[in-house]
Amino acid sequence: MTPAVSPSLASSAPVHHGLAAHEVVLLLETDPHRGLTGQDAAERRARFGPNALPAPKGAGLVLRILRQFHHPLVYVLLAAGAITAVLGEYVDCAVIFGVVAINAVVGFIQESKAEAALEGLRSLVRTHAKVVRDGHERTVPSDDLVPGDLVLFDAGDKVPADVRLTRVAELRVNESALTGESVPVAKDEVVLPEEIPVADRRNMAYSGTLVTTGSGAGVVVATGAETELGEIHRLVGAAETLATPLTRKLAGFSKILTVGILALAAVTFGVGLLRGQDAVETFTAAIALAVGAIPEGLPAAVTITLAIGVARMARRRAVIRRLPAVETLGSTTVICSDKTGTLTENQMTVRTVWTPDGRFEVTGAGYAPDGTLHDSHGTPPILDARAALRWSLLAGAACNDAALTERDGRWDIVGDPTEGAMLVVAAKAGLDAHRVKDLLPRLATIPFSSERQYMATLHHDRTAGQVVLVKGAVERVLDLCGAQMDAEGTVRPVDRAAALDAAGDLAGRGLRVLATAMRPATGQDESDPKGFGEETLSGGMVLTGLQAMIDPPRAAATAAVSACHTAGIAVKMITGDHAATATAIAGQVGLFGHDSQARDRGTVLTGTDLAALPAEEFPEAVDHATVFARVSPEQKLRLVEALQARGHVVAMTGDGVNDAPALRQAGIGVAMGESGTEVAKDAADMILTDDDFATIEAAVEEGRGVFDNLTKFITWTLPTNIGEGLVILAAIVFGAALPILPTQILWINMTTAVALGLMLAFEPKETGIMNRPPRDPEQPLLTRALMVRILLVSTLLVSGSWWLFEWELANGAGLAEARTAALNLFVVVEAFYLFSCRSLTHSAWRIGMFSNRWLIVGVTVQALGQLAITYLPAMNTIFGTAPLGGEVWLRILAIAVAAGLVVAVDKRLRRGRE
Ligand SMILES: Nc1ncnc2c1ncn2[C@@H]1O[C@H](COP(=O)(O)OP(=O)(O)OP(=O)(O)O)[C@@H](O)[C@H]1O
Repeated sequence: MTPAVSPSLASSAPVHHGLAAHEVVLLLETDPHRGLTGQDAAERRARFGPNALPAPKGAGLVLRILRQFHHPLVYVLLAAGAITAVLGEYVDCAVIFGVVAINAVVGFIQESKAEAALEGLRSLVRTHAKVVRDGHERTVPSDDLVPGDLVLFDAGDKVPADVRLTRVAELRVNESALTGESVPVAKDEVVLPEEIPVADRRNMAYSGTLVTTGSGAGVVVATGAETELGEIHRLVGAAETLATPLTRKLAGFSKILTVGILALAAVTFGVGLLRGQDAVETFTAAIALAVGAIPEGLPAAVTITLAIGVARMARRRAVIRRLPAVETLGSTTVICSDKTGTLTENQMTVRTVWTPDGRFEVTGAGYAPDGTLHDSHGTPPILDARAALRWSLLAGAACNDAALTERDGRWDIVGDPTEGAMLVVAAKAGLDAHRVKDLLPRLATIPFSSERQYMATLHHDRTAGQVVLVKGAVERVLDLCGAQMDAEGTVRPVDRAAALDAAGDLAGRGLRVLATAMRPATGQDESDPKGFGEETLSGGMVLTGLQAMIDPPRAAATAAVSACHTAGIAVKMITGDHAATATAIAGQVGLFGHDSQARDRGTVLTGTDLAALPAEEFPEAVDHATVFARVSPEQKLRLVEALQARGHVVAMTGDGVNDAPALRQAGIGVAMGESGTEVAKDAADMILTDDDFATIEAAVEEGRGVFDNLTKFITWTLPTNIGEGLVILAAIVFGAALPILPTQILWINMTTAVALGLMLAFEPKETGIMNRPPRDPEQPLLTRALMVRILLVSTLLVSGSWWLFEWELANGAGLAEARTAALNLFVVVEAFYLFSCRSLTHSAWRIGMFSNRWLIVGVTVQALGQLAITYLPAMNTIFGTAPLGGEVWLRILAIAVAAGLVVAVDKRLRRGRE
């Protein structure tokens, strides 16, 4: 029977750090060894809810709707509406208020959609936690944790809930998410006074903090909103904004523009009055000028275009964590990529085992232990007569934390693929994991780390008493070795040169080479496993062999690298692996381009080379190199900084704890969704859910597309605004009749922005988007050529509508009819120009007229709207329009076609010049 959970569980209990570990276990009714039962966990989950922070509520519905009215333009409109009401112009008043209401509704829907799209992304990056339930260790989504769960964590993990620690091993936690202090804090299990502040509670690990070193276990005491992080969340109400540098810049720009235009409208009003024009009419005209000239759709369009870009990237398996990354991606000039797992499959298979007295080839593929070892004569070795080989295989399999699994005949590994490959080769020689464990029970471990580049273990051995086994990077292991072993097990002085030669030869074929070594324990230092440390190894190890494994390049990597090169983006490999292996793989995926000589011109630098470079030569050398081998994570930060000093926009991949600073420094920090640590993901701007290099290239492509679409929208919308403003300005200044009425201007602005302009956000990427150089981040959105085009179209709009208005009047049309013609001309020219804006450089025909079906939908809706405003009597009354005859439409179309041709010629001429 499940015990009833005591009420104390429900309270967020700050007392837990004041209790001994066993008291916490009792209080939370859990089992310190077997954890909760599955049933217990399910019941608690039902009772306490998921271990997740409540979604940021953001502003309430009413507030969010009200916010839509918080815009200088809307204030102007509301004031105008009020004044027209006072003056008894009820129709105008109703139109103005109607437009404001529709605008608010559209804005609200768009904003909600963009927010929902971003919210959806968050669920794509779910974190997992290691938990013990029913006596078994398993991985569950962090959301499923409940108070009383026994959780485990290692370096690189994010602490999944508030945990009272029960066991720690050199545990250090970065609590900056909670305390702002970025120096990692050491943790232990001692009981602490009850009134101690959070920052000093050494026996607690808090949700959202990051494990930087060591490991720990403990009992979950609070989940979700009850955690310390939840508390902070509640206080700050941390809601992510949709703002990016670009949206902020544009918002600033439209504010200045608004003020300027309002001033111009005021002056216009003054001029009209001085000329003795009717005050009410002049006033509404001035309002129309303001409404027409202010590009009110701009901020919303930017946000929506960005949100659509983010969704497109997610579909291509790149999850954006920070919105500004979308902009930065488009201007990336260098991608620094890991080798293992990003450019390669991370599917290791040992192909060759070299020992000081012979070399053995290995058959078989993948992780299935089906295959054999054989010497150069094709004879399988007898292990008992091959001491060095036997000890090399034993070191590979016993100094190893991975495990082989088999399900329905399919073999796979749990853990590090390098270690998996070494398990497989040992199994192929008859040393399967169970046998190895039996032969050599492990007593102590020095874990692998990227800085140390090796792993060492101490084992009990029936014959030798105790043995030390080591595996790791060849140079590092050789540094530990004073001797080497031959077939008979005889130990002689190590022939370093021969081993390095063999390793160089294997690495030159693109194989990843690890060395293995052993040493019988001498009895003095290892008798107490607690004393087993790095210092006990140096100099005394015996080299037993080298194991060389293939890790095939990813299928899509070569094409992606070449696409980056065409796009003017340099790709650099940064790896912990050997220079020869790195260079061979770099060659296979085409990092050196077509330049086979590149290698010889110093484009490969090792960590040692980097350390030896004088500071003033560093940035140039880094900029020039393509491969960085045997690089430590700390050096990655220097590499990013050097490239940035050379003016590059850098995208950098990383998956380990120590990669976090470099990821943060890079313009785009890229973490690996499958293999990355939580720490790396936390520091990243973008997460690749498939770890594949090709995904970065895809994201860059999408980033460029987003920028294109923004530019297209702006290029499309500004002529309308300028045109409308100018028409009114000219009418008032020249004292002429208004060719388009204020309410009609409102109609044009509100309907075309939504039905036509926004459809550009759905534009597919243009072909050839990756054939141009990266965008300079300093470059303004609008080039000079585009400004000229905007002015050109504005002029065409003003002169065309004005001419048509006058022509209709001169040929017997009434005022309402002439205005309707001018109004329709405006919209039809805009619709034609919309198709032109689908590509800023090429003709719309070339990119396929119907490739954006949203555009067709939008144009159809707009066309129906135009028919309604022209022919429905009710609309005629409201907007002061009148039905048009067929020949007027012909004139409108003719002018629109002519305008379209002018723009096409402008494009053609510019293309020719460029
Ligand atoms: N599990 C391991 N045990 C012992 N040594 C290892 C292990 N994994 C890797 N090594 C050695 O340490 C070196 C550095 O490994 P690290 O994991 O830092 O980089 P990497 O995986 O080779 O490259 P990348 O940075 O491209 O992912 C490897 O070249 C290898 O020689």
